[in-house]
Amino acid sequence: MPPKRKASSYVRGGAKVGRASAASTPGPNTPRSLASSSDEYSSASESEKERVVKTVSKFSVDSLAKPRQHIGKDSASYLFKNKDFSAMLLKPDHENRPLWIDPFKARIILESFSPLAAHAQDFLTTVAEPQSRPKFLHEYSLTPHSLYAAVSVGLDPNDIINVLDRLSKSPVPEELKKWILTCTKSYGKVKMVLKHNKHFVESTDPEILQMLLKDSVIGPLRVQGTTDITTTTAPKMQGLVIPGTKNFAGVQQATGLRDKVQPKDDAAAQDDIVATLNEDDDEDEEAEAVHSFEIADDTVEIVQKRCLELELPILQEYDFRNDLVNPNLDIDLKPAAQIRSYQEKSLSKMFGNGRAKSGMIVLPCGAGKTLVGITAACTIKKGVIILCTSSMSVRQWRQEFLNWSNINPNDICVFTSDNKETFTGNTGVIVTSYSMVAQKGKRSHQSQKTMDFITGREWGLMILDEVHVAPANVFRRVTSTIKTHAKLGLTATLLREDDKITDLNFLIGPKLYEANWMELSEQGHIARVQCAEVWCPMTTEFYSEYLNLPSKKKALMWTMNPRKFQAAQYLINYHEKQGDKIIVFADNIFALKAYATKLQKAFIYGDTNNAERERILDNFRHNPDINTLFLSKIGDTSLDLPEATVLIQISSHYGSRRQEAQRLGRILRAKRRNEEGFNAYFYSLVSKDTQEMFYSSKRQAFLVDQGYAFKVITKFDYQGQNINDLAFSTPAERRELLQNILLANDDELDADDRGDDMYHARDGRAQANKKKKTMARRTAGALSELAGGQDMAYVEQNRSRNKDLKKKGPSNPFFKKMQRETEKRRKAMEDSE
Ligand SMILES: Nc1ncnc2c1ncn2[C@@H]1O[C@H](COP(=O)(O)OP(=O)(O)OP(=O)(O)O)[C@@H](O)[C@H]1O
Repeated sequence: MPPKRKASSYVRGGAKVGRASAASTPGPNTPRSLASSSDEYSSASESEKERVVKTVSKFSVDSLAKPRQHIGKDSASYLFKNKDFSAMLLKPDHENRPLWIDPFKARIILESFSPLAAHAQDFLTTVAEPQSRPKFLHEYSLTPHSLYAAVSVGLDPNDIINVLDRLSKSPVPEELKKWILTCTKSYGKVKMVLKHNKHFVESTDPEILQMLLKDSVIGPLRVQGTTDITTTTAPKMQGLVIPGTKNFAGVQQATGLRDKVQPKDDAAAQDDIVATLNEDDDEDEEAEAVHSFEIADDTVEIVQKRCLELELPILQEYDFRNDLVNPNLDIDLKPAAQIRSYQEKSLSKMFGNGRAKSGMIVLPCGAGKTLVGITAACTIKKGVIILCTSSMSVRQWRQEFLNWSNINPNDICVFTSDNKETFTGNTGVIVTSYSMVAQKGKRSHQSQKTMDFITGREWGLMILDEVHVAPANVFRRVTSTIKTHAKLGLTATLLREDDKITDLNFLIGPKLYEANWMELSEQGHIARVQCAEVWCPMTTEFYSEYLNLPSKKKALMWTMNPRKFQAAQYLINYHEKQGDKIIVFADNIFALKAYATKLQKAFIYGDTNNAERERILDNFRHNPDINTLFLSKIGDTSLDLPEATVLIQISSHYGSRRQEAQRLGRILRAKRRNEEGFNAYFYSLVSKDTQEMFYSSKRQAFLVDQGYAFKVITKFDYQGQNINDLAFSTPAERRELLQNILLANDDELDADDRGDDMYHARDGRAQANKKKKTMARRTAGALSELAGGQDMAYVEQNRSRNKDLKKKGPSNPFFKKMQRETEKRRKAMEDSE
């Protein structure tokens, strides 16, 4: 049991009801027989269907404009603004269909309690952006990006519309259909394939290739003396076996729908809908003709850019089985390695047609992205380069390759500031960091030699770990200097506080797969976590100084607040007694050292040398006397410490949602996660009435969208603990602490910028300052809930920062144009109202 608290707490985010207002709730009638109901709809007379379509088209232009007073005012009304959905025509069997579609915003709400939810979720994660996925209602958005990603994994736009229509409670509005078709018209039509070490522009539509050849920029780039257009058959998916999978004969269809187990109840009844979802199976078996022409290696980027201007974004594919020029790497997964279903599914999107598609795979922290990368390497079996964010994770990646695969240790080397190795065989794996590769200016002799080695050869696969971190110019430098056939970006949090994330779609490739955090937690792949925000009042002397200090020292005041210190000390003592292993995060080095030294605990920050880091981590893992570890932000990502079960955050990087999620990730991999009733704990300590509270609610937005509930503990109850036994319990001690802080010189007050985590932009603060109105609304809840005794109630929510960022729009001109078209469509609809 975690410490008991008095009944003064709130919940932010949560499990009961999503941020989308509950349009329907699970009731005893759900589900009704689907066979009869879906038949009912499909056997409706033509005139009936026409009437439905007519009414829906009318609905989409006319009836939505009704003023709000028609709806009546309840707590959810404000969400609908002036739109009245009460005239929405529902299909006769709507109760058994899981989707609500908002035709204006292309927003989709999934009833996740529906027996069809698993199928629908697979489909939706392929075609739409997940926005918020708490327990019962999930919200997705169809966007030009998501449709681009869907088409790139092989989905046909008409199939997208058909499946949406099947799953939707009301017929899909004609306007939305048109928009999907317009958006996808040009996606996935042209591919860049590196075959037999030559670059080909490829398409199944010969007219598109003719058009490109006539283009004044691309035409002259065709390699002279080669055939204008060569026609071959598309590669078949049969025969490709992804290692680590059970009887994984070939690759599943891109929708990923067919591998779902039928729900026990109503299985027969759902056949109809599920059959429709899978009905294009047979078509896939037929070999399609593909047409291509060759271009020179050094013109690849020009062609890519020009195609984008022509609104034909190019997809990159690597036909690795026909790459006879690059030597094969002797690598396979060890027999004991079994990849999990969601890992397999993500890889099936990458290798969907027997080639390797470039793109990004998004899995929660601790869900095993490393093994996904290793399995991709074992599938392609060519030279691999891996880029990580820190030298610590470089070492971890190498170790994981050795743990999971049978690679010869001589074939895998690392390139860091301490180690500049190259492999001696004709191919291998090299693990390095973004900063090593992207470094500008003069290098040491050895470093230059290794860089020449890297840039002087062709790599089969480039794995970009924590792909969200590096700014676009770093990626550009990396991807332009290193020649690679396929790129795989891995991340848990495809978000940034600036809007640069959209650039990755073109620098790496589209998002191929995104898993659901809560689902993986329910399946025991990642730990169940109880999250709490603990409010610590400021002592009078600290608060009066806080009000008068410049902002740099203000942050130190809220971090060093003696009441926060005591709360941290109490939680550490409590959880150590429970046998937990605790990580305490502090961005601020002054605070990190002060806390750790006072409490006599180990700490690691940027200046801790590698040998000492390893020694401390090793002790934390294996020594029963070392149960608490203080970490600066260098531990935010990649650190694999499955022993850790509790996380306490005492200082953080302003409003960064990404950091909050990455930190939570450190305890999601808890070894004990499958123990009966096991919970990991994430405490974020916040000084009351300071700016830190504002940042804290911003930070949680991403996790709230993933379905996590944050209990807000407004009054801390030091159960069974004499407060006088805690640090800084006397006014004299507190005054001394205050003096030390005031005397600290400015250099000591910075966050850990000397760490080797490469992303230091203070964008979180900048963004947070701009948007002041996104504070969370809070409602009282019960304290005992943190113990898991009661269900957590969704009584409070946070406006998502994801949405705020979306409003800023994409930076890529192609998507900008798509966005403009979307806006035009919306405006036209509004005008016609
Ligand atoms: N298929 C699997 N079978 C058994 N263990 C696995 C499997 N996949 C991953 N793991 C284990 O899960 C843990 C987390 O994996 P990993 O470090 O790759 O996570 P991650 O997704 O990269 O997390 P982060 O984003 O936090 O870096 C590791 O201990 C790894 O060995």
